Amino acid sequence: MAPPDRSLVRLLAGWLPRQRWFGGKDSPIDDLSIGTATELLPGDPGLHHLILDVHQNTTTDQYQVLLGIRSDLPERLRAHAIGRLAGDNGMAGHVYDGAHDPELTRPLLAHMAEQTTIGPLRFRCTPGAEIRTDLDGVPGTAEQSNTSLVFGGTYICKLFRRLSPGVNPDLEVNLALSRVGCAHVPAVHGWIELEDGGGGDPVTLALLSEFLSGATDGWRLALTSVRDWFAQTAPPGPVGTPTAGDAGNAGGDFAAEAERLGAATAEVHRDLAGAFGARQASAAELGALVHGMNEQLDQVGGAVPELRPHVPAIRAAFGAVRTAAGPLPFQRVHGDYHLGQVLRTDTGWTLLDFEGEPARTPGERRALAHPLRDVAGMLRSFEYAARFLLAGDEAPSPEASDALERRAQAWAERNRAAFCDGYAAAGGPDPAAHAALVRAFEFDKAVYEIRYEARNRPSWLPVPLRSLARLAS
Ligand SMILES: Nc1ncnc2c1ncn2[C@@H]1O[C@H](COP(=O)(O)OP(=O)(O)O)[C@@H](O)[C@H]1O
Ligand SMILES: O=P(O)(O)O[C@H]1O[C@H](CO)[C@@H](O[C@H]2O[C@H](CO)[C@@H](O)[C@H](O)[C@H]2O)[C@H](O)[C@H]1O
Repeated sequence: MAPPDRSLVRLLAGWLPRQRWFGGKDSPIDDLSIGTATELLPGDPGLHHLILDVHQNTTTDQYQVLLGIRSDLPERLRAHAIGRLAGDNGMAGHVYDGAHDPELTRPLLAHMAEQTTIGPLRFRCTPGAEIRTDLDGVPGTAEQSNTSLVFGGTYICKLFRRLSPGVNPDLEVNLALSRVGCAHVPAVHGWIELEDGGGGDPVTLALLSEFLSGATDGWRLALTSVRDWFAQTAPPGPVGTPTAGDAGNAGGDFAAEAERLGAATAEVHRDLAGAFGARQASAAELGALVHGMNEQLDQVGGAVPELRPHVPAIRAAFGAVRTAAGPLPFQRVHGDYHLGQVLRTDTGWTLLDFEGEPARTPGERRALAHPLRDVAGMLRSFEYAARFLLAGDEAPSPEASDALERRAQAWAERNRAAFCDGYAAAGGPDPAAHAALVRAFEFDKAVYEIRYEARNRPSWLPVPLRSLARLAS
């Protein structure tokens, strides 16, 4: 049964902009329609899978929603309410974000295990995998752009919220890396896809992977270390040596971990080159790369006035790419590499989320790129972690802030250097030998982040903006 369109559309249009994963907060929704509606579970509670076409300015984006419907909404689900339907089309009750209702998530596993097809939705199981069907999924607590459901500490199912055409690179790359025996990615168990009515590739809707229980993501670990570092007085010693200040600290010095992360990154780059190939970039490709960087700079500069004073320095830095990147081979890379994309398990670092930057086109996400782009992404992330506590709710008084800014800088520099050392020692191109290139990629990433924060988390915008002055110096 199709959900009642008109009243539901009104409710969704009010609810959508308030969601963390909605990537269009920088402009109003001009129009919203339901592209596909598929009933996955009849009854009370019921579950409908919706794909929404959201029109903003000149673009149309597709978002995925699992719509729960109940006659009574229990207290635990009230925070996820979308609204109440009066009963047209024979459907009445409370509608809410069904991803937060464990009773509704269990059928997703059963469908993947059985490789069901329901309407345009195809549920798939990785060849050889046996998916358990007795687990309920609850959303994870990590800071993220999509919604991931954790099933009993066994699986994690990422529901892609803003959809991109074709096979999602996260699925494509994880399957390819598993095939070449890469030690730094979780196993893929299954996925959900939307058949493409137009004869093209199916659209990936969700990815079911092994859940790495007991692991902590790099962002959380780094923030703990920064907090400890802000609380200490002694300067840090060389990488790997304990400092007077970190004795007894829970987070302690992060530099040895940063170095190991650099090494894991180089190993994954080697495996990506093995799985997808690597080759010299042509002059035309280098030109297109620089053109794309300048284009993004113009767009973001147009939308965010605080960026404009830095535009000449950034444009000058981009000029280095054409000459400096030429001699180095291009290959598939992670594409949106930062501390939230890496998990520290008992045995080492695992890399997640090979989706690329959410704001990029599918072609850009799949394009061969320079591996030092990922290095620059992670270097930016060390800056983010160091400065996050200075910009958010925990921001210190202006008097304390100067001293902490210097400490933040020292933390970032130490961990950036350790990461680069680990990367080069494990066989990656030495970032220190390609400083102009890395700086250009860091600028590009900072510009991307300014747009990302403006669209997704406007209160975080000061974090990348503040680092522009430092990068420009
Ligand atoms: N296989 C996994 N095991 C354990 N936790 C995971 C796993 N995959 C993702 N996570 C957690 O979910 C978070 C978000 O995952 P990610 O794939 O980066 O989603 P998004 O693209 O929405 O940001 C990660 O930072 C990590 O904390
Ligand atoms: O959702 P994704 O993980 O694919 O990536 C997007 O969201 C990230 C934030 O969740 C964003 O990363 C930025 O914030 C991080 C801290 O939350 C920081 O570690 C990164 O360095 C910074 O870029 C990422 O840019 C965006 O694509």
